[in-house]
Amino acid sequence: MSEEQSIPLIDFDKFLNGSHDDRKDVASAIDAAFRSVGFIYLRNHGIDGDKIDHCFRWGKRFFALSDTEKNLIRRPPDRSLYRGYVGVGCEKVRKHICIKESFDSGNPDEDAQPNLWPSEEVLPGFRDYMEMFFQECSMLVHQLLDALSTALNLPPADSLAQYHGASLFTMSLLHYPALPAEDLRSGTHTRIPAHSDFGTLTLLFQDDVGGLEIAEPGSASTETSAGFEKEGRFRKVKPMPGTVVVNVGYLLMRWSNGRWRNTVHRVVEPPELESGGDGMTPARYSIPFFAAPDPATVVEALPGCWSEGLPKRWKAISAGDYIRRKKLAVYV
Ligand SMILES: O=C(O)CCC(=O)C(=O)O
Ligand SMILES: [Fe+2]
Repeated sequence: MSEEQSIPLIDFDKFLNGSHDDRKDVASAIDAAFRSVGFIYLRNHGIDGDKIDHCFRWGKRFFALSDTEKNLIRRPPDRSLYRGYVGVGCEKVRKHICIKESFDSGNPDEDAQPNLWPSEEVLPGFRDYMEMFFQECSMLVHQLLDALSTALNLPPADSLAQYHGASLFTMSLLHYPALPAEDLRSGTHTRIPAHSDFGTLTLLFQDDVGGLEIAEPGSASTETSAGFEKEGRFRKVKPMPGTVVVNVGYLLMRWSNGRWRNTVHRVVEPPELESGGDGMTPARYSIPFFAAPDPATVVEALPGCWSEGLPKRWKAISAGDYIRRKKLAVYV
């Protein structure tokens, strides 16, 4: 089996359009993949490929704006809002500054956390497109949560989607600028160091540059992000056209009492350049969509994930408090 194939490829069509039994089969396949790898490639996910390509084009146009324009909608330095533009060097993971810039937006229907948009004169149509794409991603998250609820045989009243009203969802346009390959190789610069995501599910659309990797379980003596970075083995998550990568975040791992893996991942030098090139690592664009439960949600082992013989491993935790704490920690 090649490295890439070891990340399961799931066809979602049978969940979206199939019979009751088909839906059960897909739900079990996702359950098994999240238990073993924590990452999947999802195809026939219902989001049109042209729309995804178009969203990447918007990302390129946004990041091509001048710093002055982008800084007009800078994320507030007082940490009052997790929206807007974040420049290169504004985020860190374990003291490593990430060489990336981002534009974050959230639920367009949420008044408490208003989005920050470039003006229509500067980027006409951008806001409408981002709002539309946000809704499509939210819908896919809900369908995936339905699949996971099916896998756990949760009664409809307990289904996971109901805790995901999207107020803590974040869609990020990401741009990793081109830089000398040596800077990445020597470790003086990093795109994103080993980490795991905070929320429940992440949808990850990536361009064809590559560089995303996941840690292999059992390959480090300490199975933390820092431990894997130091001595772990990583597998490439090669871009696969027509698919979106989906992975499990910390809160879903905890909600499932450790059943689903919150796999550590990172973005490094893309494989094509390991043996030379012009010495520059090309720019990379990606669009992660981070889902998290509504702030008031109490995350505690779900029915079916614990029993007398399999006790609850963690205390109940408030989703809002946890996400706030983690977000504060990545600001420089
Ligand atoms: O850009 C990528 O491919 C990964 C991004 C990521 O892991 C993150 O933002 O949490
Ligand atoms: Fe991540």
